[in-house]
Amino acid sequence: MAFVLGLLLKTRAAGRITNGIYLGGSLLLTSMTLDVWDEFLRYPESSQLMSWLESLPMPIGFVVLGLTAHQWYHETQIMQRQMRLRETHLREHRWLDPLTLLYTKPYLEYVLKREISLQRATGQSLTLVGINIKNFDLLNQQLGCAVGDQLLRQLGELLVLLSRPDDTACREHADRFVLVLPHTTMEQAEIIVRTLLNALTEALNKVTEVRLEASLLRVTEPNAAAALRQLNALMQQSSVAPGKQSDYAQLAHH
Ligand SMILES: Nc1nc2c(ncn2[C@@H]2O[C@H](COP(=O)(O)OP(=O)(O)OP(=O)(O)O)[C@@H](O)[C@H]2O)c(=O)[nH]1
Repeated sequence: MAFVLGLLLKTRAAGRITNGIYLGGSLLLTSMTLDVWDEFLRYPESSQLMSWLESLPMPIGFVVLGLTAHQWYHETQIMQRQMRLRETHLREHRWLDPLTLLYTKPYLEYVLKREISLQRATGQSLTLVGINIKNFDLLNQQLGCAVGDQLLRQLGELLVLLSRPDDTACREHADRFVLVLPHTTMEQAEIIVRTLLNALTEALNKVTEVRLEASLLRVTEPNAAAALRQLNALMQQSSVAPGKQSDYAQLAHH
């Protein structure tokens, strides 16, 4: 039982379900251990405590494990649905970056083209966000490419986790990531990006200290390539004040 618990905890990510398995399993383990001890040790007839300690954790453990299994089932269903969706979109292998498992630039261009057409038809706002790790080259040199890779991978996972269902997260190039935020105004995007940068920096700083910079662009260009060129030009500047312009902004966090 302890071995099974250990294996489960090693393979599962930390979270509510893992805690549930750990708690339920530990309660069962306690009951079983006391039951085995019972065969070798004699408790005083008058002491009810050991008998309670032996029998009570078992039903509670089963209830906790039952509830956890229910949540686990739902989690698996959501993940399977997400995998199916991804698979449908990703039949084209070049659309998926092997390191971060985010979409690549060709897919970004495809999505952006579609969103620009929709924006022109509906008149809704469309915002692009470029996220860059500052001095990533130096980080690679100082800590090694393996740490650099780990950082990119983690950033990719967090971007997927923290984006809204309609957003698209891509690794555009090296340490540059782009988010496509449909029907989102610049003001809304700024709120989203500030929260995102906080969360990303907090998580990534557990690996190593990083400085992230985000550039926001309200898409006004009629084609995807021109919009991406505009975003790239914005990402190369570092002195654009946040919120000073209505069409673009730059936010930094470290
Ligand atoms: N570890 C790792 N490094 C990569 C990968 N792809 C590109 N790089 C490195 O990323 C670095 C990007 O360098 P730059 O574009 O100069 O970025 P930077 O150092 O962050 O510069 P600023 O953005 O101006 O601060 C280069 O050293 C590339 O070798 C990768 O998949 N893994």
